[in-house]
Amino acid sequence: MVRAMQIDGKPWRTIWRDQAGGVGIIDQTCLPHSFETLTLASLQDAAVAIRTMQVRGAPLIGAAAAYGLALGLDEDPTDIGLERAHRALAETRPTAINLRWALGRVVDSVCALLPEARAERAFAEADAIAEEDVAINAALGRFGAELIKEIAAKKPGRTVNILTHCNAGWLATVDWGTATAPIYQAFQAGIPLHVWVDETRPRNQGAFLTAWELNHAGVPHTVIADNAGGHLMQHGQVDLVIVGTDRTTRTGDVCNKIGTYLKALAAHDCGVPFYVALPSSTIDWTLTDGRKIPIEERSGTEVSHISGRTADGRIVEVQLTPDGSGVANPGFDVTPARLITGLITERGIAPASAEGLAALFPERAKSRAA
Ligand SMILES: CSC[C@H]1O[C@H](OP(=O)(O)O)[C@H](O)[C@@H]1O
Repeated sequence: MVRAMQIDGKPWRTIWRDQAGGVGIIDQTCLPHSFETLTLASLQDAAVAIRTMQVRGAPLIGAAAAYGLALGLDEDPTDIGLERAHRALAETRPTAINLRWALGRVVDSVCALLPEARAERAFAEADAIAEEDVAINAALGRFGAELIKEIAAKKPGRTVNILTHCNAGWLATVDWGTATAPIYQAFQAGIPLHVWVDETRPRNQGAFLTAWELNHAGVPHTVIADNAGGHLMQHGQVDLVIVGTDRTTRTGDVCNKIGTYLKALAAHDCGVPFYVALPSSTIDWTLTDGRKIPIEERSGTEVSHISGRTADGRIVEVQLTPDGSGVANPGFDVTPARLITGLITERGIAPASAEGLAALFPERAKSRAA
């Protein structure tokens, strides 16, 4: 299987253990105009990286938090140290359930151990979480690629047009991505496809990250304003929408980047299939109502300002809005299950319903009843 994440022909992941005992990451706040990596050497480094979105995307946030807890135990393996590290990381971002899921897995793996054994075990658990993410995303990619192939079969010789919102690419995971895994695998299988990339205001994960990824993967794509998607759907230029998610309830309500709900409404109105790609670690089995998912409110400067590259290559930030204007910046919204055609998971494609998810994950549905 060809890995999705290649940069100039060299395989990459978004997070890795380095030789000096630190944790390497791609600093996503520098993309697309500069590719920078850095080393997380402490709990504080990891917490800052998550909070400032140097690493972002639900699965990658989970992996980074797991490694951050291991770094914290390296500093202080006592029960107090474990509690402090857990709290510092849990407080970084409220919406993606993978953060809490990964922290819980690492805590469960070390809490009964003697303090001196905890850091090594925590790093091993973080490694396992990262490796599992790669395999899970490759698996959901195979199921999603079949979907794209079915659509292609109905359009012999013509291109399949896929719209995606935000970045649910390999930059949002350890490898492959979630929404992009089916795209990469269908593309590598020779399916003629093209991706409409929502810019995804205000952090522009689509314009800055998804476009950068697809460029490096050689996938044909077009960056569009967020508000263009509905028009393209009305004019038959979108065959399929695939997005990611930060938290999905056991009943199939999907919390994802702000603007996802509006895309789902347009797709529903235009009869365009709307799929959500997710690893099961993004399912919150304790929730049945998406309206209960905490929505992160980020800094208003993300709306009032934007950064970019000048003609002479400098990266500058400029103010967009007038002095004195208020701004609001909810980071996510919730798409109700009724607007979702299906959920692409590592075990197959399920209807967006409690029954659909329970059929694929019976052991989770039973044990995590709210
Ligand atoms: C595969 S999860 C990707 C998910 O995470 C993004 O949020 P953020 O960039 O704020 O971490 C966005 O909601 C993506 O769909």
